Amino acid sequence: TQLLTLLHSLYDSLHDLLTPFSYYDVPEFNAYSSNLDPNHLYRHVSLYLNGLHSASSSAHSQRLSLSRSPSGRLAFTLAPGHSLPDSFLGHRLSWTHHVDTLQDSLEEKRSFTLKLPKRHRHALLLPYLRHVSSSADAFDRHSRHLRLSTNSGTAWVSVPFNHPSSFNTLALDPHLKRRLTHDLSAFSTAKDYYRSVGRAWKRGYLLYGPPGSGKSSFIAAMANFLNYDVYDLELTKVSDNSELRALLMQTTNRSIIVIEDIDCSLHLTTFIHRRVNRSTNHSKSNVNKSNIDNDGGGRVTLSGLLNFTDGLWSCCGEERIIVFTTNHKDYVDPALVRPGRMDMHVRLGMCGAHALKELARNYLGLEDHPLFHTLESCIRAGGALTPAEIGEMMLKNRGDPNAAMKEVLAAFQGSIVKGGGGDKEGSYWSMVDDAEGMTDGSWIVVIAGELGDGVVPREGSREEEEGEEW
Ligand SMILES: Nc1ncnc2c1ncn2[C@@H]1O[C@H](COP(=O)(O)OP(=O)(O)OP(=O)(O)O)[C@@H](O)[C@H]1O
Repeated sequence: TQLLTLLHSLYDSLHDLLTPFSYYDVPEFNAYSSNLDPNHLYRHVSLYLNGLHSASSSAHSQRLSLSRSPSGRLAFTLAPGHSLPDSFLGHRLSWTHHVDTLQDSLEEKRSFTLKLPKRHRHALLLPYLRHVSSSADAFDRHSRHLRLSTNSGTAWVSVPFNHPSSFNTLALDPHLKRRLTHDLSAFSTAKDYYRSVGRAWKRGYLLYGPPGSGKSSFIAAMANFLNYDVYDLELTKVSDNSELRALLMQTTNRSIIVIEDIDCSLHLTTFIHRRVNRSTNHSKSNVNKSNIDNDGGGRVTLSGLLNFTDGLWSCCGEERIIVFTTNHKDYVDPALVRPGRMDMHVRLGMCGAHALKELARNYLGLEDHPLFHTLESCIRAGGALTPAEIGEMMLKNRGDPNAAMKEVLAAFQGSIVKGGGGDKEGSYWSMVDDAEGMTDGSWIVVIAGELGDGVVPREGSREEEEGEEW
């Protein structure tokens, strides 16, 4: 055996001397980890090759595996034992995919092997791997299959996210849409900016408005616009702050973390008592009585949540959007929504004329209708219906647009007789400094649409300052 080993090593040295190539293996799991930690480079190579094949018809390989995701997208994978050529800085390289079955096991060991010219390996390797990772990142950004996760114990359970809502289907004033999509795009490309000012790369949105005003649809539109996964965090199922931390640490970058009905999810006993005592006129209070009576012991606390949104733990991932929703902004502790935590305050109100026209266009294919004028007068007179209510009527009558419009009109008239939906602000939208006492310059965006012919920041507002931020 000694002679055999010697012959083997002689053969290897001779082969190494004669071959003009160097080979680098990229295993699926980190070689030196006992816990089978995923090797991020493997994922990058996999995405890169997928992107390479999709982008270039000249990137021929002998054989590819094809798969289709639940959302209908095709993915290419290099079939085991096959290679895909590439070029970088004028040099020819190639990747080969290996899949070995482990002895006495059903498990497979996967890896990619990179072949590059030996003489240039030092100059090529690191720049090429950087190029692979950044291309994979870009490919992932626009082609990833989104997932929706919810917490179950200390783990997340996820399903493919196929919500069809988008900023095209959402009935919002066009100017407001532009403002919001600009904000989101600016955020998603601001990695270097956040780093340069020493801030965690995250952005907070507070969405508030009555049930059916489109908060969930808005979140889905954001996820589809940015191609971010959604983590729907059910705070009432989290037993304490350390469980919250464990969950948040498992969330991936490029994601939206949603906490719905934030006012009902936290045990902010003192605060809620104060509010409830003050607002006896809130007959439709959304506050969960058990939260009020409970002393909050052993549960997620406000400081536990703040530690994640703003404290040291806020940096445990990057490119995150945190969204809180509530039906009653008044019940949310100001500490939770101060700037830096919740950067944008978006009010989704009752349906205004702009939103109504968009709904009629989307649901009924109507560009104009004789009843629009009367409907606008109804809205001005205090008629208040949510987009959800109107959408439902239009959906039901989609075969007969006239009947749909008549039903919507009757419902608006009925809501006036009943004294409106109690959301008079919903008949217009504007972007102003928060008029409800937040003099710190955070934005309140009020939507619905009657006056929606432009964004008119109040004098002294921070429209320009915020614009400068990017
Ligand atoms: N602005 C809108 N444009 C288009 N459709 C809308 C809009 N707002 C609501 N809808 C429709 O109304 C329905 C309910 O909306 P959604 O669930 O987003 O409201 P919500 O504010 O999240 O309600 P809740 O507070 O009860 O969760 C959805 O089917 C959605 O398609």
